[in-house]
Amino acid sequence: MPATDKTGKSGVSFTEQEALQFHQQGRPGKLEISPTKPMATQRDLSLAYSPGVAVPVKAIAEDPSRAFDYTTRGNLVAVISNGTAILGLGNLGALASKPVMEGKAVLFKRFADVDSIDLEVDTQDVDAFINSVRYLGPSFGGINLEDIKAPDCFIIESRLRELMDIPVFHDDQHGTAIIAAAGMINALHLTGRDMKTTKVVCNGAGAAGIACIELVKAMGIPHENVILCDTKGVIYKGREEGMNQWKSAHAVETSARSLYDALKGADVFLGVSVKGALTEDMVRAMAPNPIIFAMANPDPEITPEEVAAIREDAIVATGRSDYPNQVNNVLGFPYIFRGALDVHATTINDAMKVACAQALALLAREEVPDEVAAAYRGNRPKFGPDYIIPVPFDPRLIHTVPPAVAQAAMESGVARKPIVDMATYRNQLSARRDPVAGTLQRIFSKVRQQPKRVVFAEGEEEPMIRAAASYVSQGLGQAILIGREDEIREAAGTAGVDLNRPGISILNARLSTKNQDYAEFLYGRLQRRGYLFRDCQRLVNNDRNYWGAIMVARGDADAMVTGITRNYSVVLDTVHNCIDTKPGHRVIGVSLALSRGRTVLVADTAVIDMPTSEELADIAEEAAHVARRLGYEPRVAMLAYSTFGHPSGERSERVREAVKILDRRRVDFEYDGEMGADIALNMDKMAAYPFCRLSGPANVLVMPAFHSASISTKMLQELGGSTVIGPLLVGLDKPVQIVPMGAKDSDIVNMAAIAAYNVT
Ligand SMILES: NC(=O)C1=CN([C@@H]2O[C@H](COP(=O)(O)OP(=O)(O)OC[C@H]3O[C@@H](n4cnc5c(N)ncnc54)[C@H](OP(=O)(O)O)[C@@H]3O)[C@@H](O)[C@H]2O)C=CC1
Ligand SMILES: CC(=O)C(=O)O
Ligand SMILES: [Mg+2]
Repeated sequence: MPATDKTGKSGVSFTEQEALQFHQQGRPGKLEISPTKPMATQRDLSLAYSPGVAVPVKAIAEDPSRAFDYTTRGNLVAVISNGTAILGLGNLGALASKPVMEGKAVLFKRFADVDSIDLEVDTQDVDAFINSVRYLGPSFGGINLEDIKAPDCFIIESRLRELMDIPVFHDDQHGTAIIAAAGMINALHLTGRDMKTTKVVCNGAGAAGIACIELVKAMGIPHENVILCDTKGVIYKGREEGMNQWKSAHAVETSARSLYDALKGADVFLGVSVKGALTEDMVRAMAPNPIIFAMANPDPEITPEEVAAIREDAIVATGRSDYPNQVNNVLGFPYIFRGALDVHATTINDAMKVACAQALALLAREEVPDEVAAAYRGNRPKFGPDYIIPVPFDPRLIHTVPPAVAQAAMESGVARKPIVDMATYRNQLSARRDPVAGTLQRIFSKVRQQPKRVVFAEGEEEPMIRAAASYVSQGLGQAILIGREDEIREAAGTAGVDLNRPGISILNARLSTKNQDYAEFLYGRLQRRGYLFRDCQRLVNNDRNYWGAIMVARGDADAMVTGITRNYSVVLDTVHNCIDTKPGHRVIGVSLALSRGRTVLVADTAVIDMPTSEELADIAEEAAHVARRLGYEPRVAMLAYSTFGHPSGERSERVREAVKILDRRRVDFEYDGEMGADIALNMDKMAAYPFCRLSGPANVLVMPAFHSASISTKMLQELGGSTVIGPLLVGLDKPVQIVPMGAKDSDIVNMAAIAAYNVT
């Protein structure tokens, strides 16, 4: 099933119900606040609150710059709106803007590790708004104004910039202008145009429109070559209706009065207005190889499909993530603030904006890594008409854009804390990336290239139904829900999932014509293990995990995901009754623990209770293989309570022996041990053992026994705040993944994709 159509639109889709559920499920909304210091003991309380807190209070009173050391200020940005121009939806008020502002706040965190909180200010009075924000400076390192209508936004931003000594940045103005400028630099380059002769028409003379044309003029496009339009048409010299000082500054002498007139022979269309504002006739009227940036959200002025139907020579960009060339301020604001915060900038000035636009434009011309291919619907993008701007999931953005912004801040004299060592800064930035997304993106991308049929065995359960729908809508393949059709449809109705879409099927084992065949298959495997034929018939008819596993074993499906209603070990026994171990492999569980920029694989977290030395060596090989499948070069630590012989003991002896076995097997990956987890993960501690053969901190931890593996990963998750994915079941001849009981639909989709990808 193709995941993209000819315009490159991804197969990702969702219903309104799904969008509401996404926001509602679990804790309503998209973010929460969690403490960074322990709050467990009386001492913690004394330090965090009274009396200990008085010490940093006095230090900050003496030297305000210490607030960056002792409080969240240095990494905290407020996203502030009054909801007067929510995306392209109009003035829907402060409260309705909250989902967008929460969204911006989480994007700050996700892409640039900037902590952020949304503040919705319920006033449309400019002075009242300014007064609400101006006194908040001590709380934040920066203010990101969002979705405030023009011309109020111009007054608000410029007053707050005067009143506050931290960066105040209206994202819809400058964020949009920066990204549009970056895309335009590249689109002009690709079409061989010169700034001096390029004719631009901008539709929308609000926050985004005015800022976009100011920046393109600053880049070298002559004033008279730019025509600005609004709801009244062309803004020409002498027009009086619907004008303000910001529009007047861009009025030109022209006989054009409508957008259509203005676009005759134009090279570039910048749309920051509303859905559908650009018609097919207008596109036809543009110059050869036109550049069309239809940036209105959530729906563009014209869709890429509509343009493609009229002419093939256009470069088209939209503000959306489901088309190629996403010109959206998400590419800018997280990284601009990252750079600004890291140098304690007093403001975000033009030099920093231009540096950001140039860094983005240049990055798009470089070869892209796997993660970008993953985010780009599986096709590796190459600089050209369908790839003029990096994608938001590009992992290089975090170490490319903030250094450029920080450097510009230092050179233009607004950095209060210059960066001394840029190379180290870049490395620190890379470590801020969220590794979960990268790993999953890669897996999702590979699956999208070869979509798979996945059995969602517990088909009557709501999370499974939601996961199946999401699996299909993400272009990962077909989903087969096992269960009674009436029950599934009723549960789907309650869950708000539309099952009448291609790619989802329902299969009731009792009604299937394969019933007899599957029972015979199972009987063939279990007859010498105490099972009668009728036992097998009953299992096939009644146990959906048997049915699903046999489907996979028999090639009627490619993979299976299950587990939300049964214990792991019970399901594993079922699966193993139907599917063999892959020749040359061993069935084990590998968990991925992801924490603070680091991914570590832990094994065996699911199967072998107390492994022998031989089995530990097998586990190491299996886990190293999985690490490679997931894109990591394995460095395996064989863990124990002792390190290289001290303290000695029988249990560590088993691990030492496993290392010798790996020596004898001449495996092709780095390994060493036995060692403690602290030595394995901390290079400073590892330095005490200069003979250790690991070239860096371990990324595969082989635990001495199942109990230590299981206990440590669960503790990491509950106490350490790590994300733990898995255990991934590896070593089976056919891929099956078992989720923990009670898993959420998003976890199930991840495991379904991992099953489809087949890590063995
Ligand atoms: N892709 C991206 O990153 C971004 C996209 N945008 C999108 O840009 C659009 C505008 O946002 P913003 O500038 O903040 O909003 P504003 O409210 O500040 O400005 C809207 C402007 O659009 C004009 N307009 C509305 N309808 C039409 C129409 N049919 N034809 C011509 N002009 C029209 C208005 O004209 P008038 O002055 O006559 O009322 C006004 O000038 C939104 O759709 C928003 O989603 C915004 C920021 C970032
Ligand atoms: C992307 C954005 O900020 C907007 O559409 O308003
Ligand atoms: Mg906006």
